[in-house]
Amino acid sequence: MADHSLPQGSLFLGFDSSTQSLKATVLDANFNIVATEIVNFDSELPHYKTKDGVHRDQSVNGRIVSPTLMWVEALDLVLDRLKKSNLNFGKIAAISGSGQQHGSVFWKNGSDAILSSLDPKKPLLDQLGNAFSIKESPIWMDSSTTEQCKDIEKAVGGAMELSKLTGSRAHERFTGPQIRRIYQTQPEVYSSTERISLVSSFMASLLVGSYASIDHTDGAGMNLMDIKQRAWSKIALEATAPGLEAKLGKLAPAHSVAGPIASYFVERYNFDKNCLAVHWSGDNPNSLAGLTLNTPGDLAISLGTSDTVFGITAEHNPSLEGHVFPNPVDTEGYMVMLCYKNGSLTREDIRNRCADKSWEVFNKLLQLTPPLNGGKLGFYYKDHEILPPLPVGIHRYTLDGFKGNSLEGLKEHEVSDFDPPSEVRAVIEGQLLSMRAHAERFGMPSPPKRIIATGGASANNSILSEIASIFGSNVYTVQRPDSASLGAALRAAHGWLCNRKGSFLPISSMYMDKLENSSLNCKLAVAAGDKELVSKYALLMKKRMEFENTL
Ligand SMILES: O=C(CO)[C@@H](O)[C@H](O)CF
Repeated sequence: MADHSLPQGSLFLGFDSSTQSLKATVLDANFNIVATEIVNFDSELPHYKTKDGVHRDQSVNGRIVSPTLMWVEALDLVLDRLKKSNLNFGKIAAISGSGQQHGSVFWKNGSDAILSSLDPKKPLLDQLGNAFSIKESPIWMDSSTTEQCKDIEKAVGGAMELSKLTGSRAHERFTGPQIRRIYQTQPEVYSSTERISLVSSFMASLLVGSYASIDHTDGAGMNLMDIKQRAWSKIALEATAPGLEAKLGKLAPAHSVAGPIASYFVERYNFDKNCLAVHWSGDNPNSLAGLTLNTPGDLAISLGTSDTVFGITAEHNPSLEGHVFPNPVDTEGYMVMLCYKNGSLTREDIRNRCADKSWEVFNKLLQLTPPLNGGKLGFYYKDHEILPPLPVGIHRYTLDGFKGNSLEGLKEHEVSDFDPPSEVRAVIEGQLLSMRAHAERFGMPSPPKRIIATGGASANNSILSEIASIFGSNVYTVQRPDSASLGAALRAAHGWLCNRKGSFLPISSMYMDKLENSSLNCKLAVAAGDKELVSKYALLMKKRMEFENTL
């Protein structure tokens, strides 16, 4: 039997560079968490003046960006904190990471020379201040590229053709439309850029001291990669901007090694010079790895700054909704995903407005209001929504006398507000009903065999109970809500093993015998809701979709 074991005593470091923070998780060879760190951008790097990790550019409709150097400084800070925690960097056999998907970094001409000659006596921040042709990176919350989406879809033969080719129709947040917008509106930036990275490959580039490849999985979030060939699509590249392939560099499988860690980190933090940097990938793909999602009937729900629903599948079935990415830990399979922009920030707004800015009060109100909310349905779009693609706005409807038995003969009204307790329930039920409806329409398992919840709000048992009632499935959680950095550490170990073996190794063969007693173990949090209630929610879901189609 091939040796799938990891050297005892070795450590694996995973990062998650997300919208609001940079997190780190260190796993030992038995996949137990031995160290974690976090830098919250707003509170710990206040000089960048971000709110929720971003800058909303009021001068351009829908433009949302993040300071690139903030991510650099956060990496300095997290590594310094891990050093102060006496983490033995010399034991770290491999590193990998997770980056918010679709975000882009524009490296100025000549920056590869800066990257390859970093001075270990200085922080990264002091040396990269002049490395980027734009100081603020477009990120996944941006919705300013509708025209560019139309251009790219038109050039390839339409939305469905683009979905067949790349795994998704064009989306405003996807990197291809973002690059096209910069090419069109800031041509001098585009011409002075020698490399365009995703957030994932950007952070990997820092670790290897040269431009790291974009991986096949995160690369599928760009509307630029042929998902079957796992290669750049010439027609999509040409529809985006001239000479783009040279600026993107080569793609690579997510499990492959980007390179040995750069000497900068060996000398500054005493990493072992043989420590391997495994390609980074997107945050949701890393969560899929961290949740050890390997059964097609399972569904993950991630409740974070974005809310996502994702699972695995053997085939790529093109659709106009949702996204298909190559599975980062299975070279044959795919990941399917739905994404919502109005996640935790929208829930926080309603907590602040209706529940005294307190989650305790929020949960109380959720518990005190009846399932089905007396037929009250709300759509809460603090930001331009991705699914469905709808502008900022709030819409509320009542179904008079709805008890869940029938929709016949009910009077429905659009109203201007709900009482605070009903508003709290409406924002939770509304998002979950939408997830169930779009997941079923996207061909995801219905009902799911298991739901594994992750992300900040997965620590809220009141919300988990609503998931169980609306989907009719048992809801599981993992030890910690930040499954993306956990998944990145797991992928670091996986990449290390594949590298030693010299070929791909199914990730499950690495952890199957250790799962039970490791930090990867999923535990039942809430049992499935009662079947009658699940079918009543199906009626309310049907009505919600009818209203959604009128917005
Ligand atoms: O746009 C998304 C996925 O398509 C979001 O989940 C981002 O990855 C969040 F960082």
